[in-house]
Amino acid sequence: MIVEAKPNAVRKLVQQQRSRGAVVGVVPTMGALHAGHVSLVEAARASCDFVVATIFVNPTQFGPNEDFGRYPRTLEDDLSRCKNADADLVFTPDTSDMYLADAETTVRVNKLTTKLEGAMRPGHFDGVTTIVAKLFNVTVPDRAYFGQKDYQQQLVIKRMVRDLDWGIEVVTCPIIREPDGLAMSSRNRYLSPDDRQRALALQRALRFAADRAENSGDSAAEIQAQMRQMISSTDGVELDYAVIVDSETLENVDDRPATATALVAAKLGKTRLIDNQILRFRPAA
Ligand SMILES: Nc1ncnc2c1ncn2[C@@H]1O[C@H](COP(=O)(O)OP(=O)(O)OP(=O)(O)O)[C@@H](O)[C@H]1O
Ligand SMILES: CC(C)(CO)[C@@H](O)C(=O)[O-]
Ligand code: BAL
Repeated sequence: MIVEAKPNAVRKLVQQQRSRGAVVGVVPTMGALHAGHVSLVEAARASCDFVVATIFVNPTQFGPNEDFGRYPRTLEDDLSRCKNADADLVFTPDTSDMYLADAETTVRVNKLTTKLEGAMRPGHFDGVTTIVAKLFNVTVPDRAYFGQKDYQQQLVIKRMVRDLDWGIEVVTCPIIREPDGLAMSSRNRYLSPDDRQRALALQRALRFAADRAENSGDSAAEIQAQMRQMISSTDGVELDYAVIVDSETLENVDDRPATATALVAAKLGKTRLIDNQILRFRPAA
């Protein structure tokens, strides 16, 4: 496995592979890797000839009061996970290589980014789309792998790729969970033991929503209200949002659509977690 920090060197290495006909897959991450990230590298390994993982804690997607400074940085451990998952190349750029001091270009997806995470974290998606665009331009992939855990992010990236005619196949991989159901996240390590238990409220609310959609006649609005109640009534959990929305547009849905997505976000102390679940509504009898 090659580890390389310089964009031009990565570009050359990938170019060599492409000229031999290799299908190139990229897995963008911010490091602090866990089994969720590893599942993305494994998915890339299963369907690409040359697998590139990127590790970069991107400053422009963090708000001024967010956790950029304390975001976990565990490069040694990350590299050994990438090696075990059989990545071919890990790109670990420095901030100065990704952002020139006088850079003035931003890539923005306008509408999809105004809701949910975009509303809670102003400017966040501009940072994500700009860095992902740059990572795509350096690694020139045929396929790019993202997790369903960041549901809105994968939609936004698919829209960017489509709108900019990139021709990259964006693959969304399932959410990997801890044995008790908590979605794996680099930020879980911030949780105190009490908050770690309380965090299960998110997953409980999503499971409840999936069950009600499938097995009751409740409307999406009713289920959404119940989800909100379940999360906000948990001590120590501050609800940011709990919604049931169209899986592609993130707009509100009808009474009982065929399918929809439930998305939740909440803070436990200073730690903010997100999770989601695709819902299938039982057809009316
Ligand atoms: N539990 C998971 N299952 C599947 N994919 C995941 C999981 N967690 C993260 N990913 C995916 O890994 C990629 C990199 O995410 P990132 O490095 O931000 O990790 P994270 O654990 O989501 O961290 P954070 O705590 O910052 O949200 C993203 O595409 C993300 O959706
Ligand atoms: C896609 C990404 C690597 C861009 O910094 C980040 O948002 C993430 O880890 O999900
Ligand atoms: N997992 C998305 C990266 C972020 O929260 O900034």
